[in-house]
Amino acid sequence: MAAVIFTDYSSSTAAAAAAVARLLPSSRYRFGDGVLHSRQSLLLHFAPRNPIMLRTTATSCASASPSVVTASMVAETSAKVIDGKSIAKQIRDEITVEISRMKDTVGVVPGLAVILVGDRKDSATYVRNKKKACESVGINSYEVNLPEDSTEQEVLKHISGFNDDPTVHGILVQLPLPSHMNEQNILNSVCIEKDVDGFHPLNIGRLAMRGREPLFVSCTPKGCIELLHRYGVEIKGRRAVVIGRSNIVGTPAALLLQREDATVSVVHSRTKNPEEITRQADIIIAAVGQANMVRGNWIKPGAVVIDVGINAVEDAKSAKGYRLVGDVCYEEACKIASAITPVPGGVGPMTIAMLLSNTLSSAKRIHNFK
Ligand SMILES: Nc1nc2c(c(=O)[nH]1)N[C@@H](CN(C=O)c1ccc(C(=O)N[C@@H](CCC(=O)O)C(=O)O)cc1)CN2
Repeated sequence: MAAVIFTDYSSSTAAAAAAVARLLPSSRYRFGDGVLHSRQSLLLHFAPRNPIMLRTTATSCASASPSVVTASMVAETSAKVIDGKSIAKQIRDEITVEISRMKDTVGVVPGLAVILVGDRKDSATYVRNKKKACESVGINSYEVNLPEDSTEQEVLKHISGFNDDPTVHGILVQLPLPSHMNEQNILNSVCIEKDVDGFHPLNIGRLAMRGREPLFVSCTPKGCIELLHRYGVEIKGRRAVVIGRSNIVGTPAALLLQREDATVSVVHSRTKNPEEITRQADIIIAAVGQANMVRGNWIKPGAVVIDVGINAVEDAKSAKGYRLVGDVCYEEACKIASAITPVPGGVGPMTIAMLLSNTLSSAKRIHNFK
């Protein structure tokens, strides 16, 4: 049987996997930590247990699986939309000003090197968007495109060249890598001073330790926290639940929330009653890569919901035949939450804005520019 892998580390992976899933109705899913689940077992595992409730068929999430919502959930309140696209634009404008100040003062232009291996369309799109974003703010970008059957040694050779290149202040290897490559070896070889993706174990380790500072924090979780800050969401003392425990989104998001003095729980594929735990949260970050998994009745009224998922679901009405949805059933959640990120246009654009921000910080640190 074909296996479709849903990792919760990467929205692009999830989107691509979901697109494949459309073609493979009897597929199996891998949830976050690499454990395979059938579609049915996932739905059972996450099905609401206490249906005192009204049935609704009025949402697009309902077509994914039958839903039950409480009466309070259908109140006609509507959450504030956390507009990641416009915040990302503001951030790019701020970065543009800083880059021109740096260039005028010390003559340094930040440089970002991106390595893309293979021919995944989604990865190629993200790399293209990163390059465009660099151009828009005045960062020099350097790109290496390697064929799918390249060796790990070839990737390592390019990383080593960029590590030694003084015009390069940030290096990233677009994920996911082809399966024959050892991701750990490759991410470990980026020097931590240029690790603008924040994926190096030393940067993640420092993030986990009190009294230590990572040089970089990975872009998607950093973007989630930035959205909370810019929308004035108080984090200190609040209960937060992160759904998903990947190395590059769930785990760093939980660590960042904890650093901001939230009380944090992590819900994952082996969590019993995930909806009960999630319902206690004032802040939810959903990063599992499972379309519409978080239903309205998982959410405490007034909670703030940050949806990291980008999943393709079949949509005959769309010219492409699919549309993008998050890990949260937006139509239900927006009636219960006080604020929510949309998909698309929420966390996604923040990922690239944070990459630009990390690249600028790196250049400033290397050149001791305040
Ligand atoms: N080396 C890395 N690889 C990957 C990362 C990463 O941060 N570093 N993250 C993802 C992919 N990604 C950036 O690389 C990324 C994903 C999504 C978006 C985005 O803006 N999404 C849009 C929708 C896009 C669409 O229409 O398809 C949105 O949510 O509005 C930006 C960057 C995995 N790999």
